[in-house]
Amino acid sequence: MSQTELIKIDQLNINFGENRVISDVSLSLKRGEITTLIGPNGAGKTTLVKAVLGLLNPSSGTITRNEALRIGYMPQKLHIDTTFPLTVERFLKTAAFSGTDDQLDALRSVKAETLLKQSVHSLSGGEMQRVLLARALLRKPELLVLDEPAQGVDINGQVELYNLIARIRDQYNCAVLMISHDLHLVMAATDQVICLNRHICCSGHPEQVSSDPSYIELFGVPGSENLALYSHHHNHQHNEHGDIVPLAEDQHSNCGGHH
Ligand SMILES: Nc1ncnc2c1ncn2[C@@H]1O[C@H](COP(=O)(O)OP(=O)(O)OP(=O)(O)O)[C@@H](O)[C@H]1O
Repeated sequence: MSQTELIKIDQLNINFGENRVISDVSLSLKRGEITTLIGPNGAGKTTLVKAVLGLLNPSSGTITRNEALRIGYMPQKLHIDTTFPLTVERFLKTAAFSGTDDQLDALRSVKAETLLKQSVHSLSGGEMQRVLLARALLRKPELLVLDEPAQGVDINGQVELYNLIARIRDQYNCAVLMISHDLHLVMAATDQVICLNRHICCSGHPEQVSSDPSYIELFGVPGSENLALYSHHHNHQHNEHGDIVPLAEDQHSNCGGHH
C-alpha cells in the first residue's frame, strides 16, 4: 500500500448463499480523500461498507487495512428509545469514553456546540445528523464512514452538510467513505465517485462519472426529468448468482432497479 492509502480492496467478492452481492470490486481509500458510493437499491453499498468496517468477511479477494486504523462510523439510522430521557451530552458519552472537552470539540466541528445539553428527542433532522457525525468524530478517526449522512435533511441543509463533511476532512485529514443517493448534491465535496451495481459500473472524479454513459443511464442528466428514475440499461446482465454475463447482440439489460 502507498503511504496515503488507508484501505486497499482487491478483487472483492461477497456472496450470501448463492447470491453474489459484491462482484470483483477493487478500490482504495486514501487519507484526505472523499469517496462517494452511489448506486440503486440493493446495489451492495451497505454490504461493501460493512466489509470495510470489518463486519463482513470477503468470500474471496482481500481487504488490507493500515495497522490500528481508527474508524468513525455514522449509521444510516439509529433507533433511540423516546421514553428514555437523553441529552446530547449523555448520548455522546454512551458512544465512546469521552470528556466534555472532547464532546464540545466534536460538536464544534459540526457547528452544533449549542446542542450539548439539549434532549436528543427534540433535535431536528439536520441537528440529529450533526450529532451523529460528532459521535463518529469522537474517536478522532483516520477513516470516517458515513451511510447516507443527509437522510431526512432538507435540500439546503444537505448542501451545508456535505460542505461540512469536506471541512471535517480538511480538519482531521481523514479519508471519508460515504454512501449517497444524489451525486449532484455531493459533487463539489467529492474526490472520487464509485458507481456500484454489485460490480463497479464506473468510477473517477465526479465530472468524469456524471458524463459516463452508464452513470447517465442510471441517474439521468442533471436537471432532466429522468433524474429520479433509477433505470439502468447496460451492456451486460447478471445471472442468478450476480455474476456478469455478456448480452446477445440485440438484447438490452436492465442493470439497475427502480428507486
Ligand atoms: N445478511 C444478508 N443475507 C442475505 N442477503 C443479504 C444480506 N444483506 C444484504 N443482502 C442482500 O444483498 C443485496 C445488497 O444489499 P445492500 O443492503 O448492500 O444494498 P444497498 O445498495 O445498501 O441498498 P439500499 O440502497 O436499498 O440501502 C440485497 O439484495 C440484499 O437483500
